[in-house]
Amino acid sequence: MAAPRSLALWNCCGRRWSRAMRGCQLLGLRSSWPGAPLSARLLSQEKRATETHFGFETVSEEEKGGKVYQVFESVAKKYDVMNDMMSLGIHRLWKDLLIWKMHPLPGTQLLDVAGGTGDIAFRFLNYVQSQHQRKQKRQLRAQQSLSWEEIAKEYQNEEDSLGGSHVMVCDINKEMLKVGKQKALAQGYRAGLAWVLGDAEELPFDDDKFDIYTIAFGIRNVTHIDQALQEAHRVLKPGGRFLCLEFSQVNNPLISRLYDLYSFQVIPVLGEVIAGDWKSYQYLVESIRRFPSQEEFKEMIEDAGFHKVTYESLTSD
Ligand SMILES: COc1cc(O)cc(C/C=C(\C)CC/C=C(\C)CC/C=C(\C)CC/C=C(\C)CC/C=C(\C)CC/C=C(\C)CC/C=C(\C)CC/C=C(\C)CC/C=C(\C)CCC=C(C)C)c1O
Ligand SMILES: C[S@@+](CC[C@H](N)C(=O)[O-])C[C@H]1O[C@@H](n2cnc3c(N)ncnc32)[C@H](O)[C@@H]1O
Repeated sequence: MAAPRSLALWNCCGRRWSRAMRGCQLLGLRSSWPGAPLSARLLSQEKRATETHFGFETVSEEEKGGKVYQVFESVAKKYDVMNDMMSLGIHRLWKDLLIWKMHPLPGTQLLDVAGGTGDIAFRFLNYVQSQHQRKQKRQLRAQQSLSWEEIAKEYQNEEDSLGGSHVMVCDINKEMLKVGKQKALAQGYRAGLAWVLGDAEELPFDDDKFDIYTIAFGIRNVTHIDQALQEAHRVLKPGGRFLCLEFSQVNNPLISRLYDLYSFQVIPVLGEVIAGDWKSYQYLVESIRRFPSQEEFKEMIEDAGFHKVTYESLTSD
């Protein structure tokens, strides 16, 4: 079994010139055993190129997307409650931390990929709104001669209350987006928010469009992670930032043992009891173990053309 996993946050910047390097990475092909007959070599190369994993299961690349789709279609309605139960609410703090690290400036255009039920988007909107209100208050205090009507007008326009910031939630799963949109409606999020059905590997956006790209607990589910990273680089403006929240490696042996116990003995049981879905939660813990280590993933991000790549382990070293 692969090493147990912890939680980490990767943070980096994109630069236009590095796109050329990204193309070279795509050409890299691992050669097969040199002594094998040509047909066997071709066959093994073909197999390597089309096989991947879905948790601990080996599946074809064509199959994987469909299987991942079924998982999130099945868990969508119980997704939020499951996260609170499994993490005892801690996932909320991890997501808050992502926004604090992002520290968006007024006017930020954010793309949240694999955005699911909107947790990152809603936090972003809360953050930019409170930043904008603080700024407005400071300005109003500086112009104390304004009338009450003038002050009220300053707060009236919903779009203005975000200082021009905007978030686009993009996810491949209709059911996850449906739950997200219902939540947005119920919680009163309207301005500065849009929902788009799309694949991280083939984003439906022009080049150089966004200031920040986030992906929280999403990249682990993507079939070609390198392709998704290249897409992130393509849609970011030069100097734009990529932030990723994902489970990664635990190095402390004691914590790693507890982590394994909790993952394999508790999470699928919770999945069955709360969501009536053992298999999807078995996939969750298996996919976590399949995900590259912090250093390996950092290299993959660099290969996609990003620079100044850093990461932080949030639960243990
Ligand atoms: C289908 O795919 C998915 C479905 C989803 O619903 C979500 C996702 C994506 C994931 C998220 C959005 C994040 C939220 C989900 C999780 C945190 C679940 C994943 C959990 C693990 C990989 C296990 C590791 C746990 C942590 C990193 C810490 C967070 C969890 C807790 C603090 C809860 C721990 C609970 C207790 C200590 C009390 C309950 C204890 C028992 C019932 C007895 C069993 C206890 C143990 C065997 C020891 C527990 C000790 C630990 C868990 C050690 C914690 C380790 C560290 C803090 C490093 C998705 O893709
Ligand atoms: C664990 S959820 C994360 C949702 C949200 N970011 C959060 O933090 O709660 C993973 C999401 O990734 C989405 N996903 C999986 N593969 C994807 C892909 N290729 N492109 C876009 N979204 C994808 C799933 O539909 C699901 O909504």
